[in-house]
Amino acid sequence: MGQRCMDKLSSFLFEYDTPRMVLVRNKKVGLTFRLIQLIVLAYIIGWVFLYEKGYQTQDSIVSSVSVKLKGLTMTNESTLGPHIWDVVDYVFPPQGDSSFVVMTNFIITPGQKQGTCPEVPDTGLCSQDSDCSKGTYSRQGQGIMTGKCIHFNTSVKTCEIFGWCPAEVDYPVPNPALLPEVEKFTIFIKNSITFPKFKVSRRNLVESVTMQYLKKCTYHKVTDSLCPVFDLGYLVKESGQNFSMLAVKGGVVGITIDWNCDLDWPIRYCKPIYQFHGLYNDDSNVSPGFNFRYAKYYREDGMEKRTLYKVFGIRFDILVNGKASVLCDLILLHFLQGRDYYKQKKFKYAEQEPVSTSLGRASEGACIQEHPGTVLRSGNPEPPYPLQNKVPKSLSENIPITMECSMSFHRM
Ligand SMILES: Nc1ncnc2c1ncn2[C@@H]1O[C@H](COP(=O)(O)OP(=O)(O)OP(=O)(O)O)[C@@H](O)[C@H]1O
Repeated sequence: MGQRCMDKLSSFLFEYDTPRMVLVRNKKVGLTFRLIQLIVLAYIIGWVFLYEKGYQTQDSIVSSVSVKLKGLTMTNESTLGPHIWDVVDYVFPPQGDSSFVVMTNFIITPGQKQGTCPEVPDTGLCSQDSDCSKGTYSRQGQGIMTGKCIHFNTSVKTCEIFGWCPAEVDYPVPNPALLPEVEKFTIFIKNSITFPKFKVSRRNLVESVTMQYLKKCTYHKVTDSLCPVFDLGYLVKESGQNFSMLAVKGGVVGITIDWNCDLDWPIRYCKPIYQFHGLYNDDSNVSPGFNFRYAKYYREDGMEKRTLYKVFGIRFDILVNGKASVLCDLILLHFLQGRDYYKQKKFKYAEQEPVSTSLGRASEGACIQEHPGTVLRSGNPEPPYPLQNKVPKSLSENIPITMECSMSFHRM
């Protein structure tokens, strides 16, 4: 028992184990191993290096967008009579944000004033006063119920309300849309971007967009892909939607501006790419299209009145995406004029303590990292940079870099 303990203790204290490599000569195993290596290599070179440009440093975008519309149209419907619509009338909000609505259709309720009137049948049908609970309002109602059930017309009775009267009747929706000419309107998009890390700013009015060109051009994805003036009908078509259907109940179009700039090339090659996306599902019967209400207020006979509009329109959402990349250390450290200065700034020298072991002695000198993954071994006949005692003061600063040491051992 005592002897066994001693044996265990001596093997624990005096034995050293080291892994042994077994070389297997087998076609299947060998080829599979090489194939896996090849796949990993292809992934690194193809995806990480060439596609993702992993050797480059990247920055994301800061952007601002403004729009301006132009176009005129005329309507001649029963409520308004002959009426001209310009940009101030049909764009919401008028200041030209990156999300805006262009009116294509509307339902108008003129001359509303505060008072009592019958609710519309859609929401307020009743047969007796007890059906209308006084002082409450129904979820879709347009006013507070007075508790009376009155005639909406000769055949239908609805609850009386106190609200903006007469109540709005928002059916049927005019079809075809009342402002079909909107298709010919033009949108001017101004977009400024900055890559803060690289201090690079750019506008979508690139070098080829001169004042003369801007006054005449219209965007076309092949012939005029940099013109920032877009035909509204063209945008809708390119988004895969039908304008006349969209115009009736409204819809949404997404405009994306992509800036993917490789700043290794001159800045003029950094150009926007426009794309259009239909975000309207015309198959759906549940809340189809896009609409909202707004009112124009006025005073008549000392009384406040309003004209209520239910507006159907195309909502445009402009989204700007982008990233910029530049070759990082490769250029900085090897090609720029001030490369020696940058090298001095980037690397920190550490003096190697002489180390003695029973196996050998580490050669003297510093462990220097030239670049992640590239290690200059100590004993390099020509160190690329001066050693510690010659290092300028700036290099003695504590620069946070990772050190990777590789020592060569000489047998004593
Ligand atoms: N929606 C648009 N469609 C076509 N051209 C446009 C549109 N918006 C602006 N432009 C034209 O682009 C140019 C630059 O517009 P910008 O708004 O900078 O100038 P502006 O003189 O204030 O324009 P304007 O007074 O004509 O609205 C002008 O010639 C302008 O007429």
